[in-house]
Amino acid sequence: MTTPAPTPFGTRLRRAMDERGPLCVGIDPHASLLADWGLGDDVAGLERFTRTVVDALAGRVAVLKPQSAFFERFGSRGIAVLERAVADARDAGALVLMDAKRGDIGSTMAAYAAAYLDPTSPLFSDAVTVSPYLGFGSLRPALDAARASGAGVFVLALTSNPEGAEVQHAARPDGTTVAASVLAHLKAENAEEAEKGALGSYGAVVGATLGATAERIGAELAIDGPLLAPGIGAQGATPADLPQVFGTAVRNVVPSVSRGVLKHGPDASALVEAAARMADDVRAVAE
Ligand SMILES: O=C(O)c1cc(=O)[nH]c(=O)n1[C@@H]1O[C@H](COP(=O)(O)O)[C@@H](O)[C@H]1O
Repeated sequence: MTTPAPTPFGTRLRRAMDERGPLCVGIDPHASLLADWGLGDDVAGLERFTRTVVDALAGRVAVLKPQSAFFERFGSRGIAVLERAVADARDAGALVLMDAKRGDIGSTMAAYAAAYLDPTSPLFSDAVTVSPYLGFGSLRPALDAARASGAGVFVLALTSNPEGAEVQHAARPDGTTVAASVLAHLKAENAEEAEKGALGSYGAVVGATLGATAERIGAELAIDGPLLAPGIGAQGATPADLPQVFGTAVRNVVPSVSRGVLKHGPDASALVEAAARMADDVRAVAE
């Protein structure tokens, strides 16, 4: 008997966005947030913080995005907390986007793919963030692993930080920008699903903070895949900025907020309310 092909990530994401709204909440246990929540800057504090966020939000939001660095800084015990969070969040129905921003030569990328995109790995996630700045082709092992396991990959294109422009806006010999070429590669990866009318599994990260910059690259945002839009809240963007940045691609945008929601903890109902308010604001502009 042959095993049925897994449902592609893009299809699962579209379903989750329709059912729960498109919001992604980041789990970023900054030392300052642990202190604000009255927790120690230690593994016990990390564990309590993470569990509170997962328990409050994994049954409600479409995507949870743990930022790996905040767990790695506690070594193996921090990674154990991350592993548990991934499993619990998925059990509660959230899609987990592992924010690891990996990028390396292809043969090492294959090991990162084994860590995050192989269903037998303890850190297997629904999707992972990766960096294309060793060349888009270096990501091939991750793209292929995602296709095989029904997972997704979000590739940095136009990041939310001001420093990103010096690399991402650079012009290539043919006159197109580096970011536009990343987006074109993603559109090609999504072509097969797009032909079926489905959302692709290969997403781009495009900061909600970009204002008119993204407007200038408008057409390239039509990658037929999801557009993760971080930068809302602490970095200054608001849901009201999304139509200007994304234009007609706004339907495929997954706005991402970390501190803007997390600062409302540790009270679980305050976290739920903050996420719900943000989701309402997003829905109002995305429809
Ligand atoms: O890939 C990301 O998630 C990401 C890309 C980007 O361009 N900008 C960006 O801020 N992020 C991540 O999104 C989160 C933003 O956190 P807040 O500024 O607290 O909402 C952090 O985990 C960042 O690492």
